[in-house]
Amino acid sequence: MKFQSTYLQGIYDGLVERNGEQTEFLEAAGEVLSSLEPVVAANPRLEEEGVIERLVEPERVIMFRVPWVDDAGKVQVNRGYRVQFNSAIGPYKGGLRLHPSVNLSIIKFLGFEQIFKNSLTTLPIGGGKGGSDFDPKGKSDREVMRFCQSFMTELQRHIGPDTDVPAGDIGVGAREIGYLYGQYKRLRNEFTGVLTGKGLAYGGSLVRTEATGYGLCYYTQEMLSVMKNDSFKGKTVVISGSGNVAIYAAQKATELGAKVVTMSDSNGYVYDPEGIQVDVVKQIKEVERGRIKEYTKRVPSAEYHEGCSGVWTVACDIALPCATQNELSEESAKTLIANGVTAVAEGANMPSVPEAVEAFQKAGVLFGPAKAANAGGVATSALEMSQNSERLHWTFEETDEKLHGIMIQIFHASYDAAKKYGMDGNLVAGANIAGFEKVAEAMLAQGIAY
Ligand SMILES: NC(=O)C1=CN([C@@H]2O[C@H](COP(=O)(O)OP(=O)(O)OC[C@H]3O[C@@H](n4cnc5c(N)ncnc54)[C@H](O)[C@@H]3O)[C@@H](O)[C@H]2O)C=CC1
Ligand SMILES: O=C(O)CCC(=O)C(=O)O
Repeated sequence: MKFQSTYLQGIYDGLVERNGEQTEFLEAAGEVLSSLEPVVAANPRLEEEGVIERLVEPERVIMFRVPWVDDAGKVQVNRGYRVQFNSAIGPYKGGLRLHPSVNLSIIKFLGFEQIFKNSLTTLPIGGGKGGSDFDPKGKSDREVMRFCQSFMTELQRHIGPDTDVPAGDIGVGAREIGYLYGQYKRLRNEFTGVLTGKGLAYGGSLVRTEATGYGLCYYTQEMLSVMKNDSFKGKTVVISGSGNVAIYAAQKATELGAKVVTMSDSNGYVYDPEGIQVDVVKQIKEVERGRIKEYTKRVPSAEYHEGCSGVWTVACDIALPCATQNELSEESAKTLIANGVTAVAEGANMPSVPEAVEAFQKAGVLFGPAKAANAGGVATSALEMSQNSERLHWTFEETDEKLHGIMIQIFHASYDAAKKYGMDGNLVAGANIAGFEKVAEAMLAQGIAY
């Protein structure tokens, strides 16, 4: 990657030299560094105080063995991770991912993105992420419980309500958060807001389940309104994924007047020209933990296609990638553009490869990057932390209204930052800069502490 600034070039080359195999982390870091070119040029103190070199190196990386016993009585061993990336503006905050693909590169990219996303929320939370290569798919509830208990037995010594507050991500939902919380409480003998995404019966917040998907639609709605004087009304939307983010994005987009015609999982996708029935997907995914293919057995208007990248061949006005990183290739972006897409907003973390982002921007497609568009989940987690601290519980309406306000504010902060640095309409650069500015200010104020 080439930079105009020799300072940034040196940092990026150093990252490649030290972390050459961490392709996802380098992809995320490269994008942020290139957005920061004009900021670094305008603020020599950033170089004098080594802010960027400190920003790209995690404050702490924790890796640990997770032994557990399966239902057949056999000992299994997984690898656990927690990357505490940056605590300049608050306790480390970010989800835990359980998926066989999890490795240090993926956790570092996610933790790095989380720094800027969390800053954009305007709430006092630093950046972190964790997880394991454990695959919950096909495991019994008891196996998942034993894994979670073992994982937390080690993790508990590194986290705390004022230190590091994990939550869910791929493969970690209400069931896993419950098991993790139970084990933390047993080991530490304290009832605190150490995790978010908790059940409503034991300190969870209303709206947290819906927050990432709803927030994505609130952000997209503001982007459409400000930049195109348009809305979701009457639009055809394609969504990838059928997990937490995808389900509630589909629900809110439908509520706002759009027709969602696809959802997918890692095997394939369903196309329903009548509009996806979200309750059917919820039953299949949240209750039965089944495959999306099941949908066609219950809804006759739908077709199933093998291969998840096929969702991007379906003609649409708006595309919301909500499954996983690098799921939207350059070729898929070109197909979406040829089919008339006018807006793309990322529900998943880094779902579009850099060449796809470039293709959308060149074609004049509105593009809302993940760290802004999907920040509603972590924002509502921070609202859960506030409720836990004050030992209060807010209503659905009150929490949803706060989430809505935060997403509108995130759009405007990104839009304005891009404008300030002469990159009008570039919401990728805008989000990176707006997220960075607060973190950099806090790092400068606190000296070379980290
Ligand atoms: N849950 C949350 O609050 C937040 C999640 N995210 C991001 O949203 C994305 C989805 O997360 P969740 O919905 O929470 O997870 P989930 O576990 O509820 O669902 C994941 C979905 O992605 C699909 N998927 C996973 N790997 C895939 C692959 N290789 N190819 C195609 N599909 C695949 C799964 O089949 C499932 O539909 C992730 O990128 C996550 O980091 C971002 C912000 C917050
Ligand atoms: O709610 C949280 O703390 C985690 C959210 C998350 O992992 C994300 O924003 O990617």
